[in-house]
Amino acid sequence: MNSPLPHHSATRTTAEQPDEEGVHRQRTAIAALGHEVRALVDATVRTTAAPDALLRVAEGVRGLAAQLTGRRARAEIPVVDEFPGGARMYSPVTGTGSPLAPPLKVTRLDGGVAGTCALGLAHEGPPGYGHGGISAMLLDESMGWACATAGMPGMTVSLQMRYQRPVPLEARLRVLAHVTGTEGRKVYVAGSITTEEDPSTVLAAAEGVFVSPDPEHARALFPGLRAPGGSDGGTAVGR
Ligand SMILES: CCCCCCCCCC(=O)SCCNC(=O)CCNC(=O)[C@H](O)C(C)(C)COP(=O)(O)OP(=O)(O)OC[C@H]1O[C@@H](n2cnc3c(N)ncnc32)[C@H](O)[C@@H]1OP(=O)(O)O
Repeated sequence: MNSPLPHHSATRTTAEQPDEEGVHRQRTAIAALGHEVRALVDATVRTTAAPDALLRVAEGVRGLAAQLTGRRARAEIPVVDEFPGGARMYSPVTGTGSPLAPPLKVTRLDGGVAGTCALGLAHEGPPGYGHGGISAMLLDESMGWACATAGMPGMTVSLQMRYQRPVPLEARLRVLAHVTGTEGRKVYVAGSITTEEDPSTVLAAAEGVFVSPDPEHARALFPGLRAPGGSDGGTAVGR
């Protein structure tokens, strides 16, 4: 589990829901595979191996991918996930099962959230520093968590980034986000990235507006979403 943040239950599409122990075992295995694949991604972008070795590995990886049977449909919510506001095993930001995620570990703070992670060479923009899009991704996600923590899970409608210093790779980072105000379904959020070593120097900062979709809009956007209790009559989003 990546975060102790509150979550909504009974939001899954899959007819057969594994029991708690089954979900735990599945999550543990997903995270173990995610960890190894992230190590493979890192090795892939770091290697200086010769073409023959690269081609041999490519063939081996093709063979491994063929062992990953079963296919989740595009809008299907994985049985191991709690959406919105909970675990997202394959999130490209927080998902311990995602090869793309740093992954960011989010914890609740008084009045917001804090995330920690380190970026690797796979997240590089300028040599030795993080890509600006990756910084925006870390902030966007953390700010989304801040909304969910405040009881208003929402989607980003506006994200204003300020890049003040380059974000070093391979340094422990701290991402802070907090809600600054609400207006109807709109949530105003601010966030920042620093290193853990120097929390007083802001490297990147963001201001964002998030909107909690109304229930009808949420049902259209997320057909996999079900109301607690399993009825189709409503949704937990934005409530
Ligand atoms: C549900 C939780 C899901 C969380 C998943 C994790 C998310 C992580 C963060 C993301 O990556 S989100 C992905 C990127 N964002 C999107 O794809 C959102 C695309 N936008 C939409 O689909 C719609 O805008 C949305 C469903 C969010 C809202 O549509 P609505 O039709 O419900 O909103 P509407 O247009 O009525 O606007 C609601 C209010 O927001 C205001 N608004 C809309 N766009 C705005 C904007 N760009 N800036 C400022 N305010 C804005 C709008 O003026 C209005 O204000 P008022 O109530 O005061 O009139």
